[in-house]
Amino acid sequence: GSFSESLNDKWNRSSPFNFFLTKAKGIDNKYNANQSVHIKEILSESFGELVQSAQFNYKIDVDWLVQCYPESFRSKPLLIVHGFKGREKQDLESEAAKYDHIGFCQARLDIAYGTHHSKMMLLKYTDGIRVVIHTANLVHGDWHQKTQGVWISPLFPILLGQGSGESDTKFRKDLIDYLTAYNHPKLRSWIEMIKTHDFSDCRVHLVASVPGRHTDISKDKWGHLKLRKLLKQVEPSCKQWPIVGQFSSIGSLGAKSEDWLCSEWLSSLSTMGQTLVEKSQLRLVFPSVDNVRLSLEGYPAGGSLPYSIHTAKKQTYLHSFLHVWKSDRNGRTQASPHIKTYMRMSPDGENLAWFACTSANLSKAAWGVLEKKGYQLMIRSYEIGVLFLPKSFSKEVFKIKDDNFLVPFDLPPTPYEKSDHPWIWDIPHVNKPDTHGMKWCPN
Ligand SMILES: O=C(O)c1cnc2c(C(=O)O)cccc2c1O
Repeated sequence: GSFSESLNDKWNRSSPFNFFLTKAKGIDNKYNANQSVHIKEILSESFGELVQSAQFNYKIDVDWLVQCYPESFRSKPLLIVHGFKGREKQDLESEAAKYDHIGFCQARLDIAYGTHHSKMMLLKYTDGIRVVIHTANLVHGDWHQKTQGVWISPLFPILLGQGSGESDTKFRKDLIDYLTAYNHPKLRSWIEMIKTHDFSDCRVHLVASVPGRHTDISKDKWGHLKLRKLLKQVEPSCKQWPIVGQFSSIGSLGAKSEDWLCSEWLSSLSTMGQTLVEKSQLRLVFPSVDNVRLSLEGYPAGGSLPYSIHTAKKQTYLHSFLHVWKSDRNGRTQASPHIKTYMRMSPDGENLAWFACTSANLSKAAWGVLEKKGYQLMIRSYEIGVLFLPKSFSKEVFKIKDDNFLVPFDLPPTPYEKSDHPWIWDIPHVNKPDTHGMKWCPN
C-alpha cells in the first residue's frame, strides 16, 4: 500500500546517511514525515519480500512484535536473540509457545550485571539482506512517544562472484565477528548467509561490545577502544571541538571524573591520533526532572531512564557536565529520549567531525573499563551501534544543514539551569504535576 511505498522513497531521500528517528504520536505531524520511521514500515511488504528475520533486543513483547509484521510474514522464521536466564527466559519462551515460527537464542552473559542491550534486525529477503541497528526495545512504549534512533542499511544483494563483498568500512567483517562472539549454533546460519552477500555499499562503521576481558588484538575490537581506533581517522583540524554524549541511563563511573569518564573514556572519544580534550569540552545530555515531567508521557517516561539515587549520589560531579534534552529542530523536545548518540561538534554546533548512534549508555558495563594497568578491557554487556565518519562519505566534516545530516537534538546543547536536576527514577517527584496531572511515587 502507499503507506509502505513511502518508506522506499523515504529511504532513498535519506541517503547516504539512512539515519531516522522513530515516529512520535502527539507531535506536529510535519516532524513525523521524511526522516521518521515506525517498526511496521520497516517490516512492511513493499520494503522487502521477507524470507526470515532475527530480532536482537533487551525487552521483548512477543505478541506485540508479531503484530508488527504484516500478516503474510507472520509464518516466516523469526529468531529472537536475548539475554534472559531462568524465570524471565521461561516467561519469554512460554509467551512465544503459540507461534511455531519463533525460535530463541539466549546470549551468554557470564560476567555479573551484564545485559543484552543490543538492538538490531537482520532481515533476509528473497533478493538480499538488510541490517537495521537501532535503540528501541520491542515493546509498544518504545515506539510510541519517545525519541529513538534507527539506521537502516541498503539492501545488500547476493554476491554474484565478482568483488569481495566487503566495504571500505569493513562493516561485514565486523558484523560477522560480532555474531561469532555469541558462539551460538542458531547464529551460524545467519553468519554463513551474511558471507554470501555484497556489503560493499555500506558506508558506516560498526561499534559494538561483547562481554569479556579482551586483551591483545581483541582489546580494540570492542567498546570505547574500537571507537578510539576508528577515530584516529578523524581530521586533526577539529581538535578544539567539544565532545557531546547523549544517553538514557548512567552507570557508576567512579568517585571522581578522572577515574574513568575524563580519562579513559574521554581519551577515546577525543582521539584524532594523539590530542586529548579538556574535560571542559565534554558536554553530556541527560533529561532533567522537568524534561521528564513535561514530556508527552509525563513522569512514566522516567520508567525508561533508570538512573538510580544510589548511583547519582556517588557522582554529583557529573551534574556539572549535564545539559537538558531539547529537540525543537525535530519537534521532539517532549518526546523523551531513549536514543543514545555521541558526536564531536564544532563550537557553533553547525558541523560534526563524527557521529555515532548506539545502544550503549554512559557506563563502564557498555563501553568497557581497562583493568590490570591497561592489559585488558572488561566489558559486561552486548551493545551495538553505527559510526558515521565524514571520510566514508568523501567529506572532511558533516555540515549539518548543507548535508541534511539528521541530529536528534539541538546543538549546541543547553546547560542545566541551577534549578535543574538530573532525572532519578527511584525517588518521589511530587512537587509539580506532570503533563497528565500525575506525580511519581516509586515504591
Ligand atoms: O533499552 C534497554 O536496553 C533498557 C535496559 N534496561 C532498562 C532498565 C533496567 O535495566 O532496569 C530499566 C528501564 C529501562 C531499561 C531499558 O530501556
